[in-house]
Amino acid sequence: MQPLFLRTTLRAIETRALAAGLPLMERAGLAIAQFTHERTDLERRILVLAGPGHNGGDALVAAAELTELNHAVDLLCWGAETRSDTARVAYEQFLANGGRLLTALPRYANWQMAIDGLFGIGLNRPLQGDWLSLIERINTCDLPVLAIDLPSGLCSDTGQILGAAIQANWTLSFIGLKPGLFTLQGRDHAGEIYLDTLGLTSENLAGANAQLVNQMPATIARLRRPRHAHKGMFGDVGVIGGGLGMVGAPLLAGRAALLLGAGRVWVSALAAGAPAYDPLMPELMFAPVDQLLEPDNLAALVLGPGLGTEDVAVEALRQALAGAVPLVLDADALNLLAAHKPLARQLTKRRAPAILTPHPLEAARLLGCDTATIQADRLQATAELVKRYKACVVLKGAGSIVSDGKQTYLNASGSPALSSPGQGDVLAGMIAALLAQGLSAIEAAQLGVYLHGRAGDVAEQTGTGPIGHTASETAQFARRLLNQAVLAL
Ligand SMILES: NC(=O)C1=CN([C@@H]2O[C@H](COP(=O)(O)OP(=O)(O)OC[C@H]3O[C@@H](n4cnc5c(N)ncnc54)[C@H](O)[C@@H]3O)[C@@H](O)[C@H]2O)[C@@H](O)CC1
Ligand SMILES: Nc1ncnc2c1ncn2[C@@H]1O[C@H](COP(=O)(O)OP(=O)(O)O)[C@@H](O)[C@H]1O
Ligand SMILES: [K+]
Repeated sequence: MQPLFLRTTLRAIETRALAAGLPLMERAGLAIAQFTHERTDLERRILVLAGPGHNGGDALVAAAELTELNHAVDLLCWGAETRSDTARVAYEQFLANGGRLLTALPRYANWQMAIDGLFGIGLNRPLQGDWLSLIERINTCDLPVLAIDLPSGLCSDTGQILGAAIQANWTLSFIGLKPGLFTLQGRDHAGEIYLDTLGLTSENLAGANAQLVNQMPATIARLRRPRHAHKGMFGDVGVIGGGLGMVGAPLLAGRAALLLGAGRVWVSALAAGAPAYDPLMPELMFAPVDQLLEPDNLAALVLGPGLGTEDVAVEALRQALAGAVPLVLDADALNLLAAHKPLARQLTKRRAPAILTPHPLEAARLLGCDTATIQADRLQATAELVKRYKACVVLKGAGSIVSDGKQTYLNASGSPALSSPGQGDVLAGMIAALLAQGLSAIEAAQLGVYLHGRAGDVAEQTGTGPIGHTASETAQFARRLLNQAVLAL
C-alpha cells in the first residue's frame, strides 16, 4: 500500500519542507532531467513545456539541467505568473547554455520526447483557449511525454479532466502520490507512474488522505486453513435476489461466494417459478426467503442482485436490516434504500456491519444527485455516503474506493475486462465469502475489491479480456489468485 494525498495536504507538507530549507524545486527539476536523460540520445531534440506556476518552475530547472548534460532543448514557456528565484535562475542558465526558446509549437518538429510542466496540483479551473489547443496538439503529435507531478489538465484530487489533459507515457510524481492519478480518468492519462519523495521521510509525510491498494492485502493470512478444517469453520452465506427475469444475478453472487471459500451458500430467488437448483454448480443450496432471514442463521447475507423493487423485496430488506447478520447490499437493495427513507433510517441505526457496493448511478440515487456529481469527486462522494448511511461503502468503477470513514482505500487493480454484466453480483458474493470467513467489513471489502480487480487484470494479460470476459470467469480467476497468494505465505 502507498499513501495518497489530497492537494491541501500536499501544500501543508510542502510548506513545512520549504520552511525547513529543503530545495524541492531543484530536486524535482534534476530528477526530471535525469529521467529524461536516461531515455534519450544527445542527437535528438527534447521539447520542454513550462506553465505559469511551480510546475513550470520544475520544468525550467529540468530544461537547464538537460542543456548542462549537452541535450538540445526547445522550451515553450508561457505565462510566468509565479516564478520562484530558482526558476528564474534556471531560465537564465538555460538561455546561456544555448537552449532554444519557442513562442509557439512549430508545425513540423522531430522531438524525441516532451516534458510536460504546464500545470500540476495548482490547476484550479478548466483549461481554455491556447492552453487547450496546446494540449490537444501535443496529444496528437505521437510524441512520448513525461508528465511532471501529474499530467497537465488532470485534477489531482479527483482524476477529472479539466478541459483537456496530457496523455503521458510516464508520470514522475513528487512528494506523494495523488488520488487523481488512479481513479476516474487518471489511469488512462498518467502512463507509468513513478514517485520521488524529494528526500522527505515518512515522518514528513504524515496525514495521508487515503491508501492505494496496489498489492495483495495482508489480511489474506487470515484465510489460511488448518489441516483439520471443515466447512462449518468458513461461514454460511445467503444470497437474496432474483426477481422476475433476473434469476441469474443471485446465482452469480452465490457461485462467487462458494469459489471464494464460503463454507456453505444458500440462494433465494424471489421470482415465481425460479429454478431451485443450479445445474452448473449443484453445490449451491436453495431456500425460501424467510428461511434466509431467520435470525442468526448466516455469517453473511448478500441482498440485492436482481432483487427488483416489489413489496416482497422491500420486506426482505426491512427484515435483513432488523437482523444482526453482516450484510452486503448491492443493486436493487441500494435503489430501495434511496427510495424508502425508513429503510435508510433503519440502516443508520443498525449495529451489525453493512457494506454498500454502489456503482456511480446507484451512488447518485443514494445521495440524491446525478452521476456526474459523483464522478466529479469520487473520494468526497464516498465520504458522504459513509456519513449519510453509516456503513462501509465501495464506490465501484475504475479506481474503486472503499471506506468506512476511519480508513479509506483506493483500489489500483482492475481493468476494462470488468466492464461486463454481472460483475457487481460476483463482487458482492466475493465480499460476502470473505466476511463469512471472519474478515471485518472494511477488510472484506478491501480484499474483495482488490481480488476482483486483479482477476480483471489477469484476464487481460491472459487473453480472455478486455473484450468478452464474463463475470463467471472473474470469480474463477479470483479463486486462483487467492489460493496462489495463500499458499505462497
Ligand atoms: N510548491 C512547492 O514548493 C513545490 C512545487 N512543486 C511543483 O509545483 C506544482 C505546484 O505549483 P503551483 O502551486 O504553482 O501550481 P501549478 O504550477 O500547477 O499551476 C498554478 C498556476 O497555474 C494557473 N492556473 C491554474 N489553473 C489554470 C487554468 N485552468 N488556466 C490557466 N492558468 C491556470 C494559476 O493561476 C497558477 O499561476 C506541483 O505540482 C509540483 O510540480 C515542486 O517543485 C515541489 C515543490
Ligand atoms: N474499466 C474498469 N476498470 C476497473 N474496474 C471496472 C471497470 N469496469 C467495471 N469495473 C468493475 O466491475 C464491477 C462492475 O459492477 P456493476 O457496475 O455493479 O456491474 P453489474 O451491475 O453488471 O453487476 C465493479 O466492481 C467495477 O469496479
Ligand atoms: K504537469
